[in-house]
Amino acid sequence: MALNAWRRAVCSTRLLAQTFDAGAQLRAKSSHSENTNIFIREALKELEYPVKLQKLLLTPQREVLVELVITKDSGEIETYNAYRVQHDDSRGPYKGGLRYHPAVDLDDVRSLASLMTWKTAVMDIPFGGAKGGVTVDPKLLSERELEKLTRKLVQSIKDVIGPHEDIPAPDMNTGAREMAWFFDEYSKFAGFSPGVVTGKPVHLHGSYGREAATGRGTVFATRELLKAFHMGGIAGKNFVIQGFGNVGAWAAEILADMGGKVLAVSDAWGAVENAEGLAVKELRRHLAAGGKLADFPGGQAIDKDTILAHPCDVLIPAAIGGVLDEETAKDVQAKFVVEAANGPTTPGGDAVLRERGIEVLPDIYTNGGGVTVSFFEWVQNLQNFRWEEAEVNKRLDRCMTEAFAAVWDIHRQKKVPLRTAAFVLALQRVTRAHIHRGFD
Ligand SMILES: NC(=O)C1=CN([C@@H]2O[C@H](COP(=O)(O)OP(=O)(O)OC[C@H]3O[C@@H](n4cnc5c(N)ncnc54)[C@H](OP(=O)(O)O)[C@@H]3O)[C@@H](O)[C@H]2O)C=CC1
Ligand SMILES: O=C(O)CCC(=O)C(=O)O
Repeated sequence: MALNAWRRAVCSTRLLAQTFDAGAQLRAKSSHSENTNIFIREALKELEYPVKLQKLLLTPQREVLVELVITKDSGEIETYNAYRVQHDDSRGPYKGGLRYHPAVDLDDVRSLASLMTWKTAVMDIPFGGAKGGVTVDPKLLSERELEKLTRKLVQSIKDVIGPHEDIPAPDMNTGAREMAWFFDEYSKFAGFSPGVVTGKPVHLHGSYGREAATGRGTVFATRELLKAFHMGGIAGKNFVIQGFGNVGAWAAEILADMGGKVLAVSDAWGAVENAEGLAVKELRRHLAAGGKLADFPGGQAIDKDTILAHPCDVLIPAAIGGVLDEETAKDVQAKFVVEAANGPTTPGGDAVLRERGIEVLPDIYTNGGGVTVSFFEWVQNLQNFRWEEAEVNKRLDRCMTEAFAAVWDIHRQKKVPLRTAAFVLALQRVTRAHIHRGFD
């Protein structure tokens, strides 16, 4: 069914060029999901879709809220709120990570689930978008308590997930360990099901290359961006990274391996700089041995709150959402912002960066390497087969390069920012899937 047929079928042409903004009207204050919708609506202006179609694209298909109860090591009973939001499955099973964070709420998860829909579409992998979250500070729980919590989560949402329905993965404060518990618990109910979750340990049906994939994909994305702006390669460029967890640390290590200078990095507790470039592998060894960023002997401690204003060629936010707002964006001293984190820039921050001529490579493309290698892991699980790491990385490189070219084409043709171009591409792909599948 062509778009015109959709128009005839469900919508009066009078409504065509309006932009659906019921969420904005309902919500008095700004929220992560509303911020995401502002970006989507900006792209929708380029597409002139019917209002009802816009509503369908913006609205999550299912939101699950559960309460997880565990007995703590102390014998006390504790409860935690957990969420799984399934935004869109028109292009394939729902897909998206699982975040453990004290500040996570339904609105965050709603926003992150929507971003997953557009990310899988930009990367052109056959998945939809979902996200999960548990409101918990995992640093306050023992390993045994975390395992109980993860198993309780599986018990609570097992009926809405599955290898062909919804496939979780790691996000902030979750990794291979949690994914192994998840796979084990789900398999108790459904039988052996490695494809129910990705990001598993390599020795337990995980894929080579998944752990580093988001960071590696961010580096490939940065390489393509620099090339498109005729700025040469990674070698010799200066980078600053906020967040030194899975994504930030792998991006830093791969950038340094390629000759980039990582001038400064931060985490939730501190930051460290070295004007000659940090020895990233040494820094990671220092942290693995229990050290802090601030006491790394190969650099000088700096105030973590200055990290986004640190001068560099490329600033890479790789931690939480909403850090680049109207105020902090004014202080950025970088030529490019490469969004490895999900939703690091607010619409207000985006406008400031745009005015200041700072180019932003958006999250729904930049950090798509993680879900792309999750797709490779899922395919390997379904086939009971394993690819070599070199094969995984080569395929990831190709996907990142092709997706960049597709976004860049729209950026040039429509003369829109890269973020809008990425959303236009994703909206077109998701809409095409909906129309081909039909609505009855
Ligand atoms: N893991 C993945 O495959 C993917 C992750 N992403 C996104 O990348 C981002 C990072 O995820 P990931 O690396 O997996 O998460 P991790 O939990 O591994 O690491 C998060 C990092 O951010 C730091 N951090 C947390 N809060 C702050 C803060 N307020 N200021 C500065 N740093 C902070 C943490 O510090 P500390 O350790 O001190 O708490 C840690 O260094 C998230 O936005 C996530 O959604 C996107 C795609 C895939
Ligand atoms: O690997 C995945 O399936 C999803 C990772 C994720 O949560 C993300 O890309 O934000």
